[in-house]
Amino acid sequence: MSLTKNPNVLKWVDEMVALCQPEKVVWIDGSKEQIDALIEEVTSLPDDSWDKMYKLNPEKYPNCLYHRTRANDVARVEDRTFICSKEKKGAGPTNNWMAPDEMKALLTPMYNGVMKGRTMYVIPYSMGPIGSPLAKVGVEVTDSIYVVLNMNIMTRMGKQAFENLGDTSDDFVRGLHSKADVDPEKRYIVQFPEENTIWSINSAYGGNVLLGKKCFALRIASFQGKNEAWMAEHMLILGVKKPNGDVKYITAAFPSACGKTNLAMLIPPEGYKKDGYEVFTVGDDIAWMKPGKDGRLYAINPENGFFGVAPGTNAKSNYNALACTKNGAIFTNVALDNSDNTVWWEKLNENPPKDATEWTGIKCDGEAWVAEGKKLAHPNSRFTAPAQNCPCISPEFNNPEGVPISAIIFGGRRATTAPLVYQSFDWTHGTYLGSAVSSETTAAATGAVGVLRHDPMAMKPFIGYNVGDYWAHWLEMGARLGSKAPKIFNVNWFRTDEEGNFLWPGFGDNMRVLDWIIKRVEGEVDAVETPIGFLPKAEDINLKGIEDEVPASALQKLLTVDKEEWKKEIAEMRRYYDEDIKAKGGNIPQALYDELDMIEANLNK
Ligand SMILES: Nc1nc2c(ncn2[C@@H]2O[C@H](COP(=O)(O)OP(=O)(O)OP(=O)(O)O)[C@@H](O)[C@H]2O)c(=O)[nH]1
Ligand SMILES: O=C([O-])CC(=O)C(=O)O
Ligand SMILES: [Mn+2]
Repeated sequence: MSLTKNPNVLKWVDEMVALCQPEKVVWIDGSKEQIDALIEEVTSLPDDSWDKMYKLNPEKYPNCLYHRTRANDVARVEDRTFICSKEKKGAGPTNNWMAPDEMKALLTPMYNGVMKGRTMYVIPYSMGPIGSPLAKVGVEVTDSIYVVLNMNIMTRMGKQAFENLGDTSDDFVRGLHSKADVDPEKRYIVQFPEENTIWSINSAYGGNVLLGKKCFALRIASFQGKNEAWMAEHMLILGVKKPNGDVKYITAAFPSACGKTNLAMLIPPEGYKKDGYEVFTVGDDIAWMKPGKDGRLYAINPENGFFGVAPGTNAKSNYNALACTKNGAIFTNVALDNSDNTVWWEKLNENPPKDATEWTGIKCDGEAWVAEGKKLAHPNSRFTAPAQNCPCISPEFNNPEGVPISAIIFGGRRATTAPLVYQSFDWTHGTYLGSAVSSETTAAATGAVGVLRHDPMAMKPFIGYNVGDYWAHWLEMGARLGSKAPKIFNVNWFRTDEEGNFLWPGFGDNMRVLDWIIKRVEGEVDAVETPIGFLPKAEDINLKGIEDEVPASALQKLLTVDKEEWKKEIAEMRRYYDEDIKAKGGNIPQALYDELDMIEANLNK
């Protein structure tokens, strides 16, 4: 039975049914009974079914499920992701583009009858708290129970979303997903920004099929934000409660698998805890931000759960993320410990399970497997966990108005050049810093790992329109916010010494950098003006408790701006602007070229 009278929804679902020709249509109301029945169905499938999910040990992982995807379907596929705006210029130089009609002509035959003999699930969901003025509704149709169960964690899913949409509105994002044959040669992740529409086919991996996440909340939403004067960003949101009770909210944009979830759930070092500092998580991946009535920038997390990288997550590196996974979570492409039907991944602990199933499904002696240098879990294996499980979830998590942002941080994975932290001279320079984010690639997308690439605002794979216009939008938002704009910073947790060891301990100790950032926001410390921005005075980075790990010489390296390295960096940025963006159809705002000139002049002084 359909859950809404909204004729726009009904008409679109009818069209999708006519196209995909499912045997059955099930509207997802979000009730516990319905979810439980789907869990029974999907866990009862035979072991050789690719849709199969497994229940984990109910004592150790109550209500948790386990799933494996095909080995060729484990990450986002940027070369098969398209922005189909009417004009090629609309997609700009950072996106693949095809004309909407051409793309539809290509994909329609693939969708035609694709759900014959299958069930189509119609999933209404809200991105953002129900009733929030910043929230938006989406409807995803899919032939995958795995998608339904993940969307149930990642979004506010079910009838409530239709209530929010109302009976007449046409303002919802239409998402069509079919796993089809999961054929990588026919895999397409397609956004039609002008039509609020997403088509995804031949994948069953989260980032490609949970259409509320990257497809809607970043690619489509960034386009909406440009037109509606708000911002959709690949940012975590956290709150730092100071000893006086005041909470400062910060967002941070790092490329995929560069530490957003970890920073969002940071546990302050002992000394900070003793002094009364606390950190609260509002979001770990996506922020929607809009100026509030008081003129400040407010952020909501449009998601309702975390889709986190499993490897590396442990009680020491991220206690809170681990705690999130202990009830009602879904694990994808991690390894199984068959002795007690639990999960394992690299660095969960030092003891790989003897009786293991590695992520592609091979039963093995996990100790021997690891001893041979092989991985038991895929490097991009993930947990899907309800936000409410998080021990440090912010009391403002469901606040429909969002939280006021004091600082915005950019960062990437840089072995050299970029200092631990520095502050931009102003918003325009901060926008330049965002445009200049570059990072060594990770396993979150297919392709080589460890290659330095430009990833402006950590949004390269997610900007749903022309990157030049996106930068212009950033500048416009700054002009609108004026003196109330958040301060902009850049961080780098990943600088290494000559032997390739990280110079900075990272994780909880990143609190020490947040501390400096907050002191700058509050005007409590001055800074060293360098050609690239304001750097901390060494004595203003609190190293109490880590003096051995970070001797003065290491801190000095972390805070070094090497002029020769930076001249190369600036030359590369000019090449990037000129060749990769401007020559390929991106309108770079003059103000950003002016920033380049300014920094270059500073370096040559
Ligand atoms: N050295 C170091 N590694 C870190 C730090 N924070 C996170 N990492 C590592 O970076 C990897 C990814 O971290 P996440 O926090 O999951 O990254 P993310 O940005 O949330 O990733 P997406 O979900 O793909 O957007 C993990 O292997 C972490 O162990 C840090 O401060 N220092
Ligand atoms: O989208 C995904 O698959 C996971 C994610 O957060 C990212 O890659 O940034
Ligand atoms: Mn992400």
